[in-house]
Amino acid sequence: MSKIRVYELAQKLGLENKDLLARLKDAGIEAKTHMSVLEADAVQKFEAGREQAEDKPAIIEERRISSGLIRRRRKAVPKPEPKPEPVAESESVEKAAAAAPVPEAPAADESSAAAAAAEKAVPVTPDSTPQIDVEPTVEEPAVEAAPEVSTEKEVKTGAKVKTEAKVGEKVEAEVEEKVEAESAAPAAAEKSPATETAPSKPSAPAVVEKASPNRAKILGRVELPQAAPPQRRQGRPAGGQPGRRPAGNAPGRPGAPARPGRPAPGPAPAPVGDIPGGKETRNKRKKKGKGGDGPAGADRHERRSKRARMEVFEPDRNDRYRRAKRSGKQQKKTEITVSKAIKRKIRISDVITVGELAKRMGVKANDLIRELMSQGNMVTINHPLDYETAAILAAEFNYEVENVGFNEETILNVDKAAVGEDKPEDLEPRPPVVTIMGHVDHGKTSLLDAIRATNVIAGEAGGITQHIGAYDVELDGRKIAFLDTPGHEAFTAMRARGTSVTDIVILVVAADDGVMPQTREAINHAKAAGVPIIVAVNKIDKPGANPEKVKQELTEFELVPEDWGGDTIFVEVSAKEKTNIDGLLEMILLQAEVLDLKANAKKHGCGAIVEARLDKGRGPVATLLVQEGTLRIGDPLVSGAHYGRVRTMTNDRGEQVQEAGPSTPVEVTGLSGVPDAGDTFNALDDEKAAKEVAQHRAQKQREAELAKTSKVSLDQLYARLQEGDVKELKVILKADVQGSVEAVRDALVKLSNDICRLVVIHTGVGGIIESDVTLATASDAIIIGFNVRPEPKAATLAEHEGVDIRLYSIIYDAVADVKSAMEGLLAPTLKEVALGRVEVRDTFHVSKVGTVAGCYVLDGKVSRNAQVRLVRDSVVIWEGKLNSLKRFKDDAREVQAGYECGIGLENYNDVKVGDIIEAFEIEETATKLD
Ligand SMILES: Nc1nc2c(ncn2[C@@H]2O[C@H](COP(=O)(O)OP(=O)(O)OP(=O)(O)O)[C@@H](O)[C@H]2O)c(=O)[nH]1
Repeated sequence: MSKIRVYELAQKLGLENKDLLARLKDAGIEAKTHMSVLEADAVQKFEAGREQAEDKPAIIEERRISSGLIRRRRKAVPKPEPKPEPVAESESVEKAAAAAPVPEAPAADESSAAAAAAEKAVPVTPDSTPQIDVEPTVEEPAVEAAPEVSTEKEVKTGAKVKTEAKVGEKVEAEVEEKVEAESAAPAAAEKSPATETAPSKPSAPAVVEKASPNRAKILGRVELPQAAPPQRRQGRPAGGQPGRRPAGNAPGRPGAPARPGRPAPGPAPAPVGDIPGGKETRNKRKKKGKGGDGPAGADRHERRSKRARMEVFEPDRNDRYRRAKRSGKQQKKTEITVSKAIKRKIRISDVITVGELAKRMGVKANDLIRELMSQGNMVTINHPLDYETAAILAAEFNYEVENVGFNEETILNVDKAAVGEDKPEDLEPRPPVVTIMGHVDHGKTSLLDAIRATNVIAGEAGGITQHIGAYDVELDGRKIAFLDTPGHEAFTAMRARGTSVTDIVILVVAADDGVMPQTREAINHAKAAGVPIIVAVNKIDKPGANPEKVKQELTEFELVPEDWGGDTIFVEVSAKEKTNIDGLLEMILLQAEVLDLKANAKKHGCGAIVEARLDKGRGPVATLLVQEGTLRIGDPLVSGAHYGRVRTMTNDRGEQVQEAGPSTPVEVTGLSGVPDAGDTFNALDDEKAAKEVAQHRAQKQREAELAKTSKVSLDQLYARLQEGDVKELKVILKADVQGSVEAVRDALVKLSNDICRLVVIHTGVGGIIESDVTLATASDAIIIGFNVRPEPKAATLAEHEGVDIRLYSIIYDAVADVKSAMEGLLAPTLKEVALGRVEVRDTFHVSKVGTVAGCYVLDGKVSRNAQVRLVRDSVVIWEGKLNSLKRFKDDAREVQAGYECGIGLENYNDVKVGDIIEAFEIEETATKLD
């Protein structure tokens, strides 16, 4: 044979060029196009191979690609010859079927049968065994070989082998499908009648037809999850699907494959169409979807079936689908759902802007602006709304506004309502805190030193004492904290800031001097604070000491010694000689026991600033007295408008300490600024909160300075009486002489009535001093000066603190004013407006004119028409008008501060160097009671 072109050969064989090319390729003969030339050898080889191929069945090479996929390729195998003695074989099969766990022969049987019938049957090999590849050349049994493989597999794994056979269908070149079938039991497979089933060849389809109605349900129900996807993808024709059956089904039908002459019905030739998820089912659904239910129902149905399919085949995607669906639903829900009541409550801190309010309510800012405009407010989006406006506006939109403001107490954890009282089991006894008061030179400092020296020598030999403003002393293991701020001024200054630090007051009275004015003041200050007093009668070592006289004098102030039937402890001591210091300490501890002082050391430290200063090297340094809780290094701290962390802590002996419990004074660094003595301090959880509180306080301070209100003033007395704010009018009375004090006090006390009691908490002779003002501040008192003036510092402080100072020269005026105020009938107030103060530095006598004072204007100004008051040692000497005001030799209308001037007083010549001339004007204002 000579060479031949492909198309010629195709014509010769009656094939299409394309087909021939494919076959040539399969046969391993190279031919690219229909014009390619084929060698004679190649043609012969091809034709020979073709003849052979027509006679022998194709063998399928199967390769498992993945757990669910088997790739199957057709391979030419020699035609198997029918086995002899089919009957004997059948019997064996019958036996095997009974014995095997999976009694039915695999699809191989059917395949063989089909192969025989169609001469192109597929002897199905089980599972993924590549061994099949070597079989084609074996003459006898490709089919036998297959069961052998099955057997091997069964033995090795003991598992079911998945396989699939196609009955009556020409296998395509490459097929991918997932199948599941049971492997044949070894014996059954070996003796499978597959090879001898030629006679029953035609029965294979019949078996399929018969089996399908009965088994479809079972198959479908059980095998759906595994079998469905490939079916769907492949779209295998119904009836072409070889039997598949659940493994568990086999034992239920023993002997099924035993019938000779028929292919084992075991692996049920499932009617694929009946398997849920199969093509037919899908078609049905499609049909339904398209026609039956109408668009809505169809859609719903389609969605449901799609979802069902996804549940089976794509669980992950299904999750996504569900999630997407759910989130979609939620979004929709948000749109239509009305917010819960709690969400309709907007919490604001005093003020909120229009924009912020709109955002919180979820409405457009424009809507709010429109609403406000309709109410007559022209605002912008950044316009701040106060609580009331915000509340009214929000109500229009069905929202509530709650003013949460800034609650300092909550942040500081001192809000008893929120935190609750300390548990009794947490309360432990704490040392008493003591302050020493008394008249000048009666020995306060000496007594403190004596106490300290005794203590240092006793306990801390060699210790370097530090002045930190407060210190501990110890007696028999019991501690006492002393505040090293002798005098009632500091004591009251602290109290004025709302800090009650002192538990016990030691009143020092010199035995040789007795009760003096400041002794009285100290008593009044201590009593006003409600602090118990222990009297230390000092200087008993002095020859002229008369302790009994001191006791006698103090009875006037209701301080009666115990041995005289009273309840005041008197201790006779000598600070200089250090006599009976321990006796005094003992009495302090005794008094402390009576007071039953307790504190909870388990919480954050809090207390008061005893003193504070700015140290060049260390920054702000503050001496704190811890009153409750425990203060530790590193604790965030806030005091007044300052905050920080406790960087270092030092005790009064100069030792670094890590923590300080109740009634312990320590010197602390780490604050951002210098707090005021008497300020409280609080340790917190975090520094940010401390900063917030400090900033808030600073803000409040600024506001307070802007809107200063007096504590109690006569002008407002009646209104406040009506409101029930005031039940008691406290008065501090200062006068030029003791007689005036008594007279005015008696007159005032008589004004007490049912509505308001008038209490004179302190009286004194002399000008109004700072301590009077601090006492008035601390006690909400007014100050009445009779023929006296406030010292400049006191006046400034009074103005700063809003303390009402009333100055009178006639008792009747003082009494009438207070009475009118109490009755709400205060006459128009003649308000004195101070212009300035002038100091007399020299005096000249000018004939016919009188005495002219050479003066210096200290502050403000003095004007020619002003009224003046001559003050000597804070006592008013004269009041009247100016006769002359000169700058050098010229008359002046007014002279400002910092300049010298000559002043002549009208009809008054007794001017002395050092006198102060106060210039003022009288302004008449109507009394306001509201
Ligand atoms: N003999 C005697 N003198 C004492 C005693 N205590 C104090 N002194 C003296 O009294 C004077 C005043 O004592 P201070 O301790 O300065 O009195 P003070 O009350 O602190 O005085 P001020 O700080 O000015 O208020 C000093 O000279 C002390 O030496 C004492 O017990 N006996």
